Amino acid sequence: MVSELFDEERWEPIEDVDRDFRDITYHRAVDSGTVRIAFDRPEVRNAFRPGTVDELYDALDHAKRQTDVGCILLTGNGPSSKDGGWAFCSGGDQTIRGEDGYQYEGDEERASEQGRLHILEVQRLIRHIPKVVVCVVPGWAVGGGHSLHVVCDLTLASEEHAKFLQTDPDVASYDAGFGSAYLAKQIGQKKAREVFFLGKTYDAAEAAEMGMVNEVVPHEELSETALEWGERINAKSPTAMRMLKYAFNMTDDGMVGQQVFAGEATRLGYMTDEAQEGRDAFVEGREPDFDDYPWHY
Ligand SMILES: CC(C)(COP(=O)(O)OP(=O)(O)OC[C@H]1O[C@@H](n2cnc3c(N)ncnc32)[C@H](O)[C@@H]1OP(=O)(O)O)[C@@H](O)C(=O)NCCC(=O)NCCSC(=O)CCC(=O)c1ccccc1C(=O)O
Repeated sequence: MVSELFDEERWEPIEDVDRDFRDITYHRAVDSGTVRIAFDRPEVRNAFRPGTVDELYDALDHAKRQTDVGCILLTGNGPSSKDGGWAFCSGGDQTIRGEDGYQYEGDEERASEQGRLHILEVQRLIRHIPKVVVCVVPGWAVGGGHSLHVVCDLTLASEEHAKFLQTDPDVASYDAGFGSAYLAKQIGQKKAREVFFLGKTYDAAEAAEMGMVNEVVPHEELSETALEWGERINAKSPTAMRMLKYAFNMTDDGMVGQQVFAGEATRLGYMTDEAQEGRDAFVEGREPDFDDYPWHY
């Protein structure tokens, strides 16, 4: 069983990925352009180790390149067979944290590598991926797991089991990027400081009230609702959705935000006859003739 909330008939495993997954599962909806990527370490509340982060990055990167996929659901499998507890993700696995980051334990070939903090690379991929990423929270979202939910485009939470908690300063960690500063953009400075400085636990209703969760649904309806969101998203114009995501990002992302948005504007420009005339003229060794193309106003 993938997860108690996983309906085998609605999903198929993705076959054309060039690797095996140990710490995540990766599926595609049978009837829509939605993929589901799930942490699969429920016994440790879906804490991530370096290998988990590599797998997550690779699955997201694969999803990014699927031109018929518009929505990515990021979630956690469960419940834990040990105690029945549910989690989206409890952040970095503290048992393998070394002096310079998280260590590749249990992987002889990589054990000598430096410690990693590359969950931040995953955050940036989620931020820039030209699709809508929905965080589906069936239980705890804690530490680096909380930061992941913050950086996703939308968050859907289980009414009964979702819990939101920032423990970063308890374990002397600090996500000083999206996890904190971007959170403040979502819920306001006072609340974001409360999340980190007081370390309270919030249930799904409180998190929705604060503005960091979009919708709360009964636990049993979580997967079905997530699939419905995927269908709504996939019914929309891919170009419009991509440009909107980058427009929302741009005001907070500085020159990188401008670069990402501008790159997509360039792609749209390349698609015009006018741009193709510029290319053709160079390739054919002649002066370009732009007379047919107006100076739009
Ligand atoms: C998540 C809890 C609140 C859940 O509590 P509870 O339901 O009572 O369950 P427990 O009995 O505590 O846990 C069950 C079981 O899971 C193990 N476990 C839970 N979380 C972790 C974890 N993070 N690492 C390792 N193991 C974990 C727990 O030990 C139990 O095991 P047993 O063998 O059954 O006893 C609670 O568990 C909790 O508070 N967990 C710790 C949360 C935490 O502090 N996470 C780390 C925060 S720091 C971080 O995530 C850094 C991430 C990062 O890489 C980063 C780097 C640089 C900049 C930014 C970041 C970033 O934050 O993203």
